[in-house]
Amino acid sequence: MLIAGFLATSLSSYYTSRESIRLRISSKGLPLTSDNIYSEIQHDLLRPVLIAAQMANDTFLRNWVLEGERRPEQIKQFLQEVKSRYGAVSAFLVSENSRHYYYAGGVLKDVAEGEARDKWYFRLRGIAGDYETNVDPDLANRDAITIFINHKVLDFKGNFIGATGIGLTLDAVSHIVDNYQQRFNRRIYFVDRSGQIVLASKSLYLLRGSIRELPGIREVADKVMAAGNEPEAMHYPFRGSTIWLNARFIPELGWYLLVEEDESGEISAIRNALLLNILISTCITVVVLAITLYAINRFQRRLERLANYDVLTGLLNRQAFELLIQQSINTAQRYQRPLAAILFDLDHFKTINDTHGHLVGDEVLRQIASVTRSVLRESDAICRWGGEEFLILLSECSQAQALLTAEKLRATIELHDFTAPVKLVTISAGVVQYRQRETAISFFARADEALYRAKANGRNQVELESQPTDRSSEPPKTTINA
Ligand SMILES: Nc1nc2c(ncn2[C@@H]2O[C@H](COP(=O)(O)OP(=O)(O)OP(=O)(O)O)[C@@H](O)[C@H]2O)c(=O)[nH]1
Repeated sequence: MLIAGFLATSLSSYYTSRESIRLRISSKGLPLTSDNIYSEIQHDLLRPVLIAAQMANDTFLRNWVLEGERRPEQIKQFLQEVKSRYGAVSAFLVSENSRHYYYAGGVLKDVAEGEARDKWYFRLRGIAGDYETNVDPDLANRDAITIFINHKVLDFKGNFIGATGIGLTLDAVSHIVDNYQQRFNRRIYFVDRSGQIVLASKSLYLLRGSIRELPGIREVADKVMAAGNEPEAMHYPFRGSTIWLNARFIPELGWYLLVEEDESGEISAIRNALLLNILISTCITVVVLAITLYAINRFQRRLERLANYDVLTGLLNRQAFELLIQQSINTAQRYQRPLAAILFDLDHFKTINDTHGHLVGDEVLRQIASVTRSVLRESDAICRWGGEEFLILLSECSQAQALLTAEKLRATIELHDFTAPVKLVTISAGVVQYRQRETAISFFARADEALYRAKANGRNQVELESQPTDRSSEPPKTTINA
């Protein structure tokens, strides 16, 4: 019950904590991170968009194109200035009229419709908006992967006359995303409208391709692509854990921002706490059980002692002894082994009580018990049979040996130096040998009869049982003096 109780408490707190962690990640942590990143993006990544817009609306640039692109060093200088003023890796202008591609170094090349590298230009011409963000190798910059902000240039009547903008190295931008990732401690990356991963932090360099094909996230790819400007919460299973994902569309970039958190980090902490709880609970249960068992055993032993032993002398009491007698008789019968008994009684004990009081009488009884123990063998059983009457059972003992033992006991007690004020205590004893097939009652009745004769003959002596008559197997007509 203890273990079940501990387990129920630990498990329920584990599941409650897990739910609250999930709730915190999905409804607070990730949306908050997404909001923060979005506002920082506006500052960090949308700035180039503004620059590109300013370039496209620049009167000098537009007039220069409209006036036939004369004196190319003027546009070269303009693009150089933009580049150095805003820290961009490249600044460019493409004229619709000449198809020249100008950069800070002059004319780089001409754009051509069938050229794969120039697809962006012809795509830009067809889009509804004013600009698009594009990741491509930059010819003007040793083909370094670059994020371009490509902005349409329109004449004063709104006709398309070219494209301008700037490029930022992906490296520089991934640093920005790396910075977000470190600060927010979550996986942050961007995918374009087709689901292609376009930008991820350096630590996520393995994250490549389309989210529609990557294991795990492909299950929610459609949901990601359906996300609007507001953060959309979702999750997917990945390598035995659950990944919580927050996706939102960033219209200024035309990309989706994805913020992810693997719950296993936090869950493993509470799982460890659960294991620790179970361990502590088990230890507590074991200790409590051990203490309880120890207390019960002690109590049981005390009860057994009280039930089997005489409180005053510490000898076996009559109930316990009766069981023992039956076992001894059974053994003696089955193996035909000798068994003897000595029944002894203190002489004139009433006088001791009457003269010195019961407490002195009690002490005498205690000392009698201890002297008797010292005279007998370990294997002999002693019992306080009645008030001042004691019974000894001697296994493997003949009548002659029992007689010697009884005599030795009588003499030892007579010589024993009892504590003052009692000087002398004597005993009378009856000795009997067990007869085959005889009952315990008969056995002790004969011992009682022998004791009676010892008393009758003047006390302080040992009497043997009377010799059997013709009907010797019959018990004498005496009862046990309890
Ligand atoms: N102090 C004490 N006295 C006990 C106890 N049990 C029995 N007695 C007393 O033992 C005495 C036995 O007296 P009797 O049966 O007359 O025997 P006795 O005085 O020894 O005389 P004989 O046996 O004939 O020699 C009684 O006074 C009982 O009260 C006990 O546990 N403590």
